[in-house]
Amino acid sequence: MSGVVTLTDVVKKHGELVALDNVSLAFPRGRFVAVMGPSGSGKSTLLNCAAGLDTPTSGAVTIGGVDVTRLNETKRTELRRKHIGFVFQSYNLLPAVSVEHNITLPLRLAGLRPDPAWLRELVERVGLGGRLRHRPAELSGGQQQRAAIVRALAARPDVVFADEPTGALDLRSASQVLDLLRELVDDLGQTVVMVTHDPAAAARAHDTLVMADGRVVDLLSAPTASDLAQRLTQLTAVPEGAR
Ligand SMILES: Nc1ncnc2c1ncn2[C@@H]1O[C@H](COP(=O)(O)OP(=O)(O)OP(=O)(O)O)[C@@H](O)[C@H]1O
Repeated sequence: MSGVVTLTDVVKKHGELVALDNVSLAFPRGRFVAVMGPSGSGKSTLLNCAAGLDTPTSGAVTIGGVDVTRLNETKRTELRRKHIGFVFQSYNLLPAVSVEHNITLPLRLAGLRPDPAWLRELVERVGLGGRLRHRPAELSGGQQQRAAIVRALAARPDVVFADEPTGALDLRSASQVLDLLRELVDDLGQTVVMVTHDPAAAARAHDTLVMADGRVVDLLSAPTASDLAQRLTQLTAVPEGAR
């Protein structure tokens, strides 16, 4: 299966509970893919396994062609630092240091040299040129999330995983963040995988993968927010006999 990240027959169990039930898929390079599904359907588990943060019970996960399930923890951390960017709902910026320091920290941890032209392009694109010397608390939530996106992209990762990146934002800031993620894919060829509960957010991606009970039940290309809302309602509807 080709793709920047691939999962083959991935099973993740917590005791008896099957969180991922034999999932095989590929996240293609240069696409923006949303992951949706009811609560408990396995979205975060999928993201964590795909990003090499969690180890599947069985099956293989490759990132940039390397099977991460065969690496020890040190090698996996190294691979994550160089090849994967993360964006979280809560931004996760270090409060005591400047935005600039935050943005370049993962690069330094990975032993990589910052590329000033690339960082300048990213910072200008997200409109934070005048804010680099500020501490995160001096920025709005939307600006903090945009700084977190620059941080995720600083090392030119193979893929960025975003877990509810707009969950803490007001509508306008959320919309700016989604526009930004889409532009990074369309203009700069980045690959983004985003978990979201919001059909309007997922509709800004190219494709949406829908999960239920630990399985991928749909892969929808360019769905509308209303298509997605309807699909999720079907999945969360209580069957008549169970009422
Ligand atoms: N560490 C764990 N120990 C036990 N069960 C777990 C653990 N992590 C996840 N699970 C279970 O695995 C299933 C999938 O969880 P997961 O967090 O991936 O779902 P999700 O779709 O991301 O849910 P939500 O939308 O509520 O965040 C759930 O039933 C959850 O309770």
